[in-house]
Amino acid sequence: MLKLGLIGCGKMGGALLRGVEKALGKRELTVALSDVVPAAVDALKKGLTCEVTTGTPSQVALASDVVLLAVKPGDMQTLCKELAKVKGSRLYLSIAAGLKLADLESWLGSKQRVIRSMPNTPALVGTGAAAFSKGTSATIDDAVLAKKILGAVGTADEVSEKLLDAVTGLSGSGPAYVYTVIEALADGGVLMGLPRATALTLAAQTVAGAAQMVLETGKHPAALRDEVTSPGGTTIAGLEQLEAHGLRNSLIQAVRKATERSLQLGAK
Ligand SMILES: NC(=O)C1=CN([C@@H]2O[C@H](COP(=O)(O)OP(=O)(O)OC[C@H]3O[C@@H](n4cnc5c(N)ncnc54)[C@H](OP(=O)(O)O)[C@@H]3O)[C@@H](O)[C@H]2O)C=CC1
Ligand SMILES: O=C(O)[C@@H]1CCC=N1
Repeated sequence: MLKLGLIGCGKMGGALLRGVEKALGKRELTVALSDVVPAAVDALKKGLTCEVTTGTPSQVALASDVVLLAVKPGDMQTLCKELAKVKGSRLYLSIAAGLKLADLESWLGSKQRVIRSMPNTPALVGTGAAAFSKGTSATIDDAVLAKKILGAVGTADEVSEKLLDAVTGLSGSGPAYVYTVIEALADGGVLMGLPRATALTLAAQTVAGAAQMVLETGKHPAALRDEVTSPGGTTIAGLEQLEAHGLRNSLIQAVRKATERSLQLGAK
């Protein structure tokens, strides 16, 4: 039985917790929730079927073996200093962008077991992509537990902490880039006469299918692209436009900027 606490019942904490419940089953976990916004706790509680308690952050910590710290980066220091007063030991799993293990540990108390992670919102539907790093007091068992929680809703790789800002810029923020691509593809379909609903389904399924091809075939994306691109055909005409308008470089720069922003969020 996993006793899981969540402090910060917002978009990412909520998506992760609902995804974990769906994957592990309601008999495998109990949940303790806390948020400064009572409506956020109520809304999340309504969507869960496992045993749920609610309370202050300290009460949640006392009730939990693992506490997901899911408040915004700017709210984390105050929260951690409050949690530092809570007796006993537990695993704190931060999902905050940018915040370094050294800072989390200094706020929570140096002996606390802390793991820094970066999930993404598709965790809600079991297709998340996450990475995590152990703090100085976290054990191998803690890493196994973090992998069990994050891995229940997608991929979860242990990486060196210095890579987590790039993970944030790529997969943490990435769903937003891809939603923009899906919306724009659908707009293109509508421009060319497709009904909106049809265009959106075709766009989303095309992105999901192409992603699945990369993951399942193991082929390089360029090789898969060549398979679609007939000489003198339609695809090369579309690709010419993407290159002319810099789609590839736009995405590279988006990951770079988001990574830099993550580093900035963690800078003192
Ligand atoms: N959204 C995403 O896709 C991802 C987000 N993250 C990280 O997850 C964290 C949360 O992001 P997100 O879910 O988008 O943010 P949200 O604002 O949706 O959720 C955070 C919630 O925590 C509440 N809160 C603030 N302070 C406290 C406190 N002391 N105790 C309890 N609750 C508190 C907030 O209330 P109020 O609104 O009043 O501040 C809010 O309801 C961030 O650190 C972010 O970097 C990581 C990966 C992806
Ligand atoms: O935009 C943000 O800062 C958060 C972190 C990664 C995704 N959303």
